[in-house]
Amino acid sequence: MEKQPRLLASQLLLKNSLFEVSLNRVLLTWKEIATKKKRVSGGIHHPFKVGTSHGVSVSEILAVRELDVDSETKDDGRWQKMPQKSTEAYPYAFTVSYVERAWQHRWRCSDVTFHCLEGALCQQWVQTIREQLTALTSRPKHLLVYINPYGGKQQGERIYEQKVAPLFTLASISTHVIVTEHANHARDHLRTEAELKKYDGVVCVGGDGMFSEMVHGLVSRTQRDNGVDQNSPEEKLVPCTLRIGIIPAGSTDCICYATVGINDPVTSALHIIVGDAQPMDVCSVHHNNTFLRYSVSLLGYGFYGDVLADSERKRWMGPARYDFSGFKTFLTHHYYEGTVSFLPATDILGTPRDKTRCRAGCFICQHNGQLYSEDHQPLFLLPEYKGGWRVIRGKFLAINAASMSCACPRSPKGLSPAAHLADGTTDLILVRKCSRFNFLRHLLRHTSKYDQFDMNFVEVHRVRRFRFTPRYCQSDSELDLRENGKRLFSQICRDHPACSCSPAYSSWNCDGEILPHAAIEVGLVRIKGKILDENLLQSAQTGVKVHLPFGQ
Ligand SMILES: Nc1ncnc2c1ncn2[C@@H]1O[C@H](COP(=O)(O)OP(=O)(O)OP(=O)(O)O)[C@@H](O)[C@H]1O
Ligand SMILES: CCCCCCCCCCCCC/C=C/[C@@H](O)[C@H](CO)NC(=O)CCCCC
Ligand SMILES: [Ca+2]
Repeated sequence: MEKQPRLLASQLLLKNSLFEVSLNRVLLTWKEIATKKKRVSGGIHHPFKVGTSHGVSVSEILAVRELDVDSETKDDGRWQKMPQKSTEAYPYAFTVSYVERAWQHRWRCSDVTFHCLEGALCQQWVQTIREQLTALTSRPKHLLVYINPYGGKQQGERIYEQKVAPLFTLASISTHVIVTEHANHARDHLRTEAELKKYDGVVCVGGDGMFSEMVHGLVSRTQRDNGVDQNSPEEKLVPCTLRIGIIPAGSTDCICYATVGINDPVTSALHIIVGDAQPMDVCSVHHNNTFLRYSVSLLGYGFYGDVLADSERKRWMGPARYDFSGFKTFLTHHYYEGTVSFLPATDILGTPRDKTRCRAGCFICQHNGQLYSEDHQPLFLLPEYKGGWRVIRGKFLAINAASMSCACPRSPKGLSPAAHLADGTTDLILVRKCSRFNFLRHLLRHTSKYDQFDMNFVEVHRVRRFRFTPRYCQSDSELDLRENGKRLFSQICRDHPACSCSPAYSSWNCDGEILPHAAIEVGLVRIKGKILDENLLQSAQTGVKVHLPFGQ
């Protein structure tokens, strides 16, 4: 690496010991200088360097502030004993707050306080570090924060006030906070009212459903402002300029977990402060050329649709509703008949069975993203393109499309562990009708090291697009699902007297929201132009970026 010129270097006191402290444009380092004297020729004593050297990247310094040493020695009017060197010879001090990496992808805020001999030197350090921080243009200064007070264990407001707001204040980030009053409040506010020009990013305090609201609000607003029709599945979207930060306060928090590696509010707040960014794939879901919703994590029919539909009636149980409904749905063991057509992504690197995992700066995402860019019109969109689509008919316990791994605390490796965050594909997982025992084995493998796809009733395809048509789909304008479902339920039971009374339709679980149609067409959203992020060409299918890269 190119050697950076030093901006400052001084001998400063840290916890009673002298340190050689040095700053360049990239790093702040400090290394202890021994107070013990070493005899060298001529009988002169020189200090010598001992101990390990510490370093923090300038990009991970959160704040620097001058310390009032006098007040530090007092506590409630009582004088505390201070290290002699500090009070007498080193009366000036400054504190640097920085990111410290802890266990399992957790980040914490740490402080180090250096004492100086002179006030001018202390100010010079503070000012120089501040200048370095100001030069970091990717950091947000003004954020618009939405808190869902009813997500997860209903702790959103407390989590924000106690764990996140103090960090934003420390990093001199100003915030406008909105506590939502009803579902879709954040979506509608973003879509119509919010003065987005005033902010460098939006923050969502809640779970996947809340994140989904924010994506819908921001994407719709951007398309409307640019005259783009969301109803057309072929239409390229205009990318959103604002990033979305997620402070996890939901029940599954899979989007946070799969992007950061952990669902921890402090870690997420620190990623937001340092301005990290991660693009992510977005699928658009249409029914008969009418736009329904976007999905960034799971689109699940059958098992995950039924779990969600059942659990929505038990919101009062909090996150435990998913365990209850999961168990109940497992026992009911319903399968659904239909046709899945899909377009495999053949022109890409990587497969859903890879052992590698998507991380920040993922090579596969960068490579595959370029294939999807403006200059390369994908073959399958050309009018003369005929082949490619595959069709599978059958009875399915679950049809899942995972655009990212969908890792979460319930399943730390996720539904599709090798899925990529921003490669322009989604992993389509088909679980055919099998015995309860086998389905349980498949489910349990999501929580162990064993491969959940290595079972003869499970198949997985990395796709660009797919379509699902339930067997008993009546007309193009498909009738109301529930009504249809009830009528057909009895019809199927008459046709198959020995069956376990599977209803004709399940529901689609779209990032935790129920879709109103069973027949859907899904495609990875493409965006106009390319997103350039400093020197790195980010894969740019989506136009949505979160503040949460994974894997450091
Ligand atoms: N003030 C509010 N009152 C009622 N519902 C709200 C409010 N604000 C947001 N919502 C809705 O609450 C739903 C669930 O929120 P959220 O995703 O934050 O938590 P969760 O469902 O517990 O977590 P997860 O989605 O991670 O499983 C979302 O669909 C959102 O639209
Ligand atoms: C009987 C033994 C069961 C063991 C099963 C373990 C398998 C867990 C896999 C978890 C996959 C989560 C996918 C994420 C979906 C989210 O978009 C959605 C909204 O937050 N959450 C759910 O639908 C909540 C889904 C909860 C499912 C249980
Ligand atoms: Ca993907």
